[in-house]
Amino acid sequence: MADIIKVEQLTYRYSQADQLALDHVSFSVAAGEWIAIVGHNGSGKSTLVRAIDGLIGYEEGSITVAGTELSPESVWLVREHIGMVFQNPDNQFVGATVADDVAFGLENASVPRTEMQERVKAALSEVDMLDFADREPSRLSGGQKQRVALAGIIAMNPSIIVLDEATSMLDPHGRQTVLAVLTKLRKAGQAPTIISITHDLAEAAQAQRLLVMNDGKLITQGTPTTIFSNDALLQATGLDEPFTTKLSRALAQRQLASPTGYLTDDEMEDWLWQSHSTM
Ligand SMILES: Nc1ncnc2c1ncn2[C@@H]1O[C@H](COP(=O)(O)OP(=O)(O)OP(=O)(O)O)[C@@H](O)[C@H]1O
Repeated sequence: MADIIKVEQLTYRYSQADQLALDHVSFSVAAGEWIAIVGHNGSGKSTLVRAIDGLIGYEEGSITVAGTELSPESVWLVREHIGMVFQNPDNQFVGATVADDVAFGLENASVPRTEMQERVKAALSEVDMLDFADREPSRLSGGQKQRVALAGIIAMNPSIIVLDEATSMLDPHGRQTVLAVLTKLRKAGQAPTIISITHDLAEAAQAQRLLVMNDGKLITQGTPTTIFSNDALLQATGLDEPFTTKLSRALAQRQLASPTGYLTDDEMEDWLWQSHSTM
């Protein structure tokens, strides 16, 4: 599939910082792909996605989004392709009601009223929040707020959705509901490209490919299975091990049969059931 994002030798230093926040970062993302960016605090993940959305003016390297090279002149064109969801659900609301909030971007784009109402309705039902259309956003739970933020983006129909730690302030249930929306979107016909920055390894494991950042450098990339099976890499980059990897290790230490390679939570559950039933 064609690349929707191409980043080449991207290098950025915040003013007065000694170290580079991004150090010659290069990678591509195929249209419709789901990638997750992982790495310890301060490794450059947020700076990278801010650069792709034209929020910081880098001096070295290039970023091409949907065939357009990012520049001060093209930044608005590039942003039309990208919808960003940020960490704090409370900082993202502008409307008095959920429906007003979802309509905000469409209003700015001067979408006709009837079409706007249809798109708001469709986006809210996509995130399972249609029953909350007339509610005040401030009264919603964290997970519901992030789903409304996602609806605002879905209504604009961008080709790329970026989640910058969008689930990190949510409880496990809220996180699950947001991830379920993303999974549902991907199953629908026109799957958007998803880039998620996350510290949650179970969430990262849902991506097709992980980019691992360390001190401003993209040090490696690969499938979740490859990355999470690489103990030396996890240790060197300060990444936590996924729960299933820890469990496999604990089983092996007790001389019990343990699965080889990384398993998702569901795969581990199946493996445990199968092993248990044959014991
Ligand atoms: N506004 C800023 N001014 C100066 N330095 C900054 C600024 N924002 C980030 N940095 C520095 O740039 C580097 C990369 O930060 P960035 O926020 O991109 O990392 P991150 O991987 O997203 O971290 P986290 O997981 O904590 O969000 C860090 O050294 C950070 O201290």
